[in-house]
Amino acid sequence: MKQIAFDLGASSGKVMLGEFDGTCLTTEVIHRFPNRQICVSDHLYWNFLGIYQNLTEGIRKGCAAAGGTPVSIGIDAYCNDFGLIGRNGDLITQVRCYRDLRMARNEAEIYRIMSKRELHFQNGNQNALFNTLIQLAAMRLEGDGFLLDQCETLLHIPDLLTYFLTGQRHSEYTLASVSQMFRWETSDWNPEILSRFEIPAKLLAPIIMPGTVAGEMTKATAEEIGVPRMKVTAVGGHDTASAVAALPTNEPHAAYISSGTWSLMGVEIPKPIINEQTYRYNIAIEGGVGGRYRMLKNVMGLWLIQECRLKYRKMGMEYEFAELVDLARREKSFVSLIDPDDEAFYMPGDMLRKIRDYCTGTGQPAPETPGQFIRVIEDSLALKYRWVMETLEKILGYRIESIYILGGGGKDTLLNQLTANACGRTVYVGPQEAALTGNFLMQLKAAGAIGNLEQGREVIARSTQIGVYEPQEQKAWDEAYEYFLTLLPRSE
Ligand SMILES: C[C@H](O)[C@H](O)[C@@H](O)C(=O)CO
Repeated sequence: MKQIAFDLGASSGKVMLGEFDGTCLTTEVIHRFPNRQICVSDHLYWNFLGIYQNLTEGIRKGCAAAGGTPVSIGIDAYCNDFGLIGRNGDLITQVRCYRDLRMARNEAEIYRIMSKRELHFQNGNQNALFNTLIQLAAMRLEGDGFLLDQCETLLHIPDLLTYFLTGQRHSEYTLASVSQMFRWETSDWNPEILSRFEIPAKLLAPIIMPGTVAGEMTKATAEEIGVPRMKVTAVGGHDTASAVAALPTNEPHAAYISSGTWSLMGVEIPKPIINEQTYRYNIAIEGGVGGRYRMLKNVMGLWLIQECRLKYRKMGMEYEFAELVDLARREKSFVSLIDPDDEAFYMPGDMLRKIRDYCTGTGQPAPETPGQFIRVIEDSLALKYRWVMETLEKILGYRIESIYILGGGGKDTLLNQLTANACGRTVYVGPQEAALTGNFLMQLKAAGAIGNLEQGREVIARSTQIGVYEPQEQKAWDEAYEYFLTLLPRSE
């Protein structure tokens, strides 16, 4: 059985062809392309039509490589960002990037409509300016509310791509669940939030569950792409949900780090936990596939390195990601540390200066060479993972026994080892195409090839080579952690 999976990350997109033989899943990347936010006069956008073009190119290549019609295609991407469909069914707005400044400009006013505390207790989502709700609130406050009143449907990126292929409008559940407009009790949109923020309920499409068929490619679209018509399956549309689905274990006390532009560190839980501690530490509760819930924390992740790389490129110095990691490997640990989640690092632009300023501002030596910058970032990310792990343990009341690194970030073998060292836990690494792998699982579920998520994870464990990293140098890491804690905001 062959299927196509499309995954869009904030720095790249990929299309994979997967084949399930009843025991193992084999996969092949057949198309990849770069992605990045585009800044125009202080506004940040995605090139959505370019993304669609790459999706169709990937489908074309996938069909050619499959040598027949694939059973289905599944689409996942980062969450929060959306387009609005107008009365004639076309895309009326540009798709803005969640790092756009319009939310920060209106922050105080937005949280006067509903406080962060009340918002968290409404659905347990993290308080973050990038949430869909906050983007919509900022639109209204800046005079673009007429778009919300006049447009017909809001669709998150994977739902929008599905709509372009099939003409069907749905809101996939895992994406809806992190929009800050959801309600667990009814598994539907949250009327209290919608009414307080003046978001017309008609704008939000009916929710569809992962593992079900979203629609069939329209005849016209199939002809335009030049492929046979095929089904589009709703998968974990939120890439993190798809990545977590691909855990190669059914171990109950394991944590995961979905590692890419962001590092999403968390655990799977059987029902939502929303309390004073989740509010205080801004821990998110998000919908997962297979009836699970994802309790996790966003850590700034490899964005810090991507941005350093970009700055070096602008300075005329080209480094591959792996080259930077190799340079960092040769540097001493703990010369300087940063809180990776300091707000200074959130926006695009001159990451080298921001890290230098942070270090001098906290009385530490400023890094100078590429290796030194990356070492500061990697030591600090590993220590932040430990802080997240300990915070989760405090809330859950049990010990996290092991950590699974999912996604492309697992290629960073230095960070894998540092994570084991900082956290004092065995770290397992793989699959590196986790979102795509989880995407396939939900397609297999929809096709009846697997019965449930547990079975799917057994397939992944059989089909994937998993790296193992054991903790080392515990005493030095414990000492570094003591200092690292002094850099965190008091609430942490
Ligand atoms: C804002 C991030 O995109 C989001 O929190 C994260 O879950 C994600 O989608 C990573 O790709």
